[in-house]
Amino acid sequence: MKIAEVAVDCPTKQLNKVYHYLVPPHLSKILSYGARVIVPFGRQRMLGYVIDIKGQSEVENLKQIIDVLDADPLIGDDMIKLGKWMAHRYITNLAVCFNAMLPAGLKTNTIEKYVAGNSCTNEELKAFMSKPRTLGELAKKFNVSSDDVACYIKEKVLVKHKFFQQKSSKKYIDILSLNARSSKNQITKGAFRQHQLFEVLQNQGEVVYQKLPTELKRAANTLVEKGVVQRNKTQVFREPDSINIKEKVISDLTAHQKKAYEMISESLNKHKQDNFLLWGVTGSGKTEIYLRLAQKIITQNKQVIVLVPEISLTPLMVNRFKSRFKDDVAVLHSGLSQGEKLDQWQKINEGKVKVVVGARSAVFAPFKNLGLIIIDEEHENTYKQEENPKYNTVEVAKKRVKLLGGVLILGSATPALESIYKAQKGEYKLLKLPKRANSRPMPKIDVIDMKQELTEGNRSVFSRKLLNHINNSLDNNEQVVLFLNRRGFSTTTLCRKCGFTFKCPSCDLTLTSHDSGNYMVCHYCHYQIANPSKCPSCKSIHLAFNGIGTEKLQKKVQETFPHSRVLRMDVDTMSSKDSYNKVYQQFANGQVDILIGTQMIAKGFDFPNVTTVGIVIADMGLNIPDFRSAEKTFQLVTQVAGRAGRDEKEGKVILQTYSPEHYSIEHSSSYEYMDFYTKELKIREALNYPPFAHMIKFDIIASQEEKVRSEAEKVSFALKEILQNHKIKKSEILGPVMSPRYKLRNNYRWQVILKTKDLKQWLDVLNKANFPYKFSKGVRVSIDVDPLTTT
Ligand SMILES: Nc1ncnc2c1ncn2[C@@H]1O[C@H](COP(=O)(O)OP(=O)(O)OP(=O)(O)O)[C@@H](O)[C@H]1O
Ligand SMILES: [Zn+2]
Ligand SMILES: [Zn+2]
Repeated sequence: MKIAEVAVDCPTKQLNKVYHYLVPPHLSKILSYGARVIVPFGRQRMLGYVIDIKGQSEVENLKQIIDVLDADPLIGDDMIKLGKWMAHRYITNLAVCFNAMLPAGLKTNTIEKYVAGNSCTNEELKAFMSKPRTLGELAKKFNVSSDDVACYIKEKVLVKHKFFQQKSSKKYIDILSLNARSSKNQITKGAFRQHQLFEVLQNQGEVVYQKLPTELKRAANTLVEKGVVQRNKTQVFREPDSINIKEKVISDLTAHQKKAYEMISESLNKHKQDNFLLWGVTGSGKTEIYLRLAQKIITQNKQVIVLVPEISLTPLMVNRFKSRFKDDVAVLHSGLSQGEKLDQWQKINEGKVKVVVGARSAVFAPFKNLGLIIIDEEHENTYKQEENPKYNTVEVAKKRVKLLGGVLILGSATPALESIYKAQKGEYKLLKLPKRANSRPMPKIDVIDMKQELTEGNRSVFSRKLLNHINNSLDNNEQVVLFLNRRGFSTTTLCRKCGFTFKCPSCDLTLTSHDSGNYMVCHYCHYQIANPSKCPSCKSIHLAFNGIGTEKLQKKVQETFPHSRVLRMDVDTMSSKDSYNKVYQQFANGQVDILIGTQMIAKGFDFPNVTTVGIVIADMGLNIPDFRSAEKTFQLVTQVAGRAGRDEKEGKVILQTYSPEHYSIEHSSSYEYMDFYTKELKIREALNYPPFAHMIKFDIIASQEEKVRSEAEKVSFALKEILQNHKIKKSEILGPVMSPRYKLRNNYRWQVILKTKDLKQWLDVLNKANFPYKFSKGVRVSIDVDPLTTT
């Protein structure tokens, strides 16, 4: 018998390990690489992916594969390679990596069933449970409680099995048409409806059965039976929404665009594997370059993946690509319904489209002849997946094009520090677009010291300068964008008498008040309470709602500019699927004067009529204890500022801050990226942070406070032991320390951070050792290789 190597999808095994199974003869003819199979695993049945088939194995007493789910595997050869690389690079379970490559609708959905066990003596039960039954079926017949069932399982009267079923199915319609030799004579004389349908089909050729009114459906059924009409099932592809903005026609590229286009084209022409960093200021026309390169790839009969950092930005990009490539474009992101996702995925898999636009997970789009991956706004944090597998899309894309010999383009107005560093080291080819495409100047950024405003008696959130500029823009029928990177009404609620602060009982976080202070919510776990009228500690009624979020800002804007039309764009107003598109469209149509928003409005907005951009509090991110906070602030300021003055009208940016002397504010307001970069790089080097070292973060998590701490010490000890035994150089182990967010959802967290210049050796050792090993029950150790933050 042949032997299959299977990556088993067992959530409790974090191990990057494969298992061997015998392939029973009846399956051997249909089993291939990448197929999903059901295998016995311990006492359970599990889903797994076949990653190799061999003639023999050293392992004895192998079990057999129970079933095969795909005759035509979902995961191709190159994706198996990519998955193996991911599992190793991010120290995680191989099956989890394959799961990440498939749309949720395709992942099988587990249902549990039960069969009679060895100790079952009740004949009736035994007979009924000889075939697998669900809990519901069992309960219906024998009127058992869940306690009974638990007891049965313990006594082995029943055995639990896991079964799998496909959750989301394809959508079909039936097309009706006349048979070649049909004639009206075949229809009964008085059958009016049948005659009617016949005529329709004669005129139109075909109709969709599902769209017919009931009477005609009945007629259709009869005619199909008679053989007059034929009925063919066809799959329909569900189309996700897109936005409708008219595309500008651009006849000539600017000199810089042309140079960049030609450099990348050269690699494509020679089928050479290359990675490019396209560093173009806001409004420099990066997208136009993407479009023309996509065109080129299509003529080479290859395909292209275009990634955007947020779901909300997909309709914009999709619109631009669809207006050029029409039906050749598919969309893939987690905001689609399962059915939509499945349809899009299938279109890609079957080669029916040439372009995929999507968020992070679209990097796994199953193209068979992929030639190019474009990652727009490559510096964004959203390209890192926070759950397992904790991959970085940029790294995965780099690996994927390397395996295929394709080209990668990383585009940004504010590339990640690490990307610039890599470009300087020669890992990326650097292409610059230093000017806006329409040669408009970059908007001037005025820095306002809000401490000074206060000293001079202005207690409002608007500096006098910002007020002036908003008024000017409104007077001229121009538009205003106000950016504040914090949602909600107020961010802390404090008792003025005793100092009590309202905090989430499950998390170590203050509650944010929402809806003009009607309720308070924990932004982490969504715990919610009605707004208090008095302090629970001292019963004082003097509560202070401190800190401003976008909701409070909106209220203040409406009070200050009562005649203006104001809209807000943040997670709270974007609850429905097309809310982003609606607000975008309204703003584009000039139905909105002032748009308020969080980082959602920092990117992708290309509106000619925006002349004032206000950054209400620029230093929000600077207070976060994280080594990237200066970089993030720099990037955000530059991106937001880039929304102003993109066309004929001159734009102005008012940046309000409490720390005008901070180097990230100073350099961003003068567009001095290189000065910022040089300074920040020096700091990183001194502290041995990326790009000078890799990091691996170990989070130790448990509900018992004592246990977490002792376990964290064990992890740190084990790492130190590895360090010594393997003589790994240039590494330091920090901690254990309490995590900056110590308590979340009633779990306590400690962390250990490993910094190293020799990531390769650490990965080899940790994967081999199946680290973290021997941790106690109830404790979770989560590993994040190259985390974006240490919080
Ligand atoms: N060659 C060109 N000639 C004239 N206009 C152009 C040209 N290329 C692009 N544009 C226009 O310049 C504007 C900015 O282009 P685009 O949105 O692609 O820039 P971007 O680099 O992606 O900017 P951002 O990073 O701010 O999103 C668009 O309105 C676009 O239509
Ligand atoms: Zn109080
Ligand atoms: Zn909470």
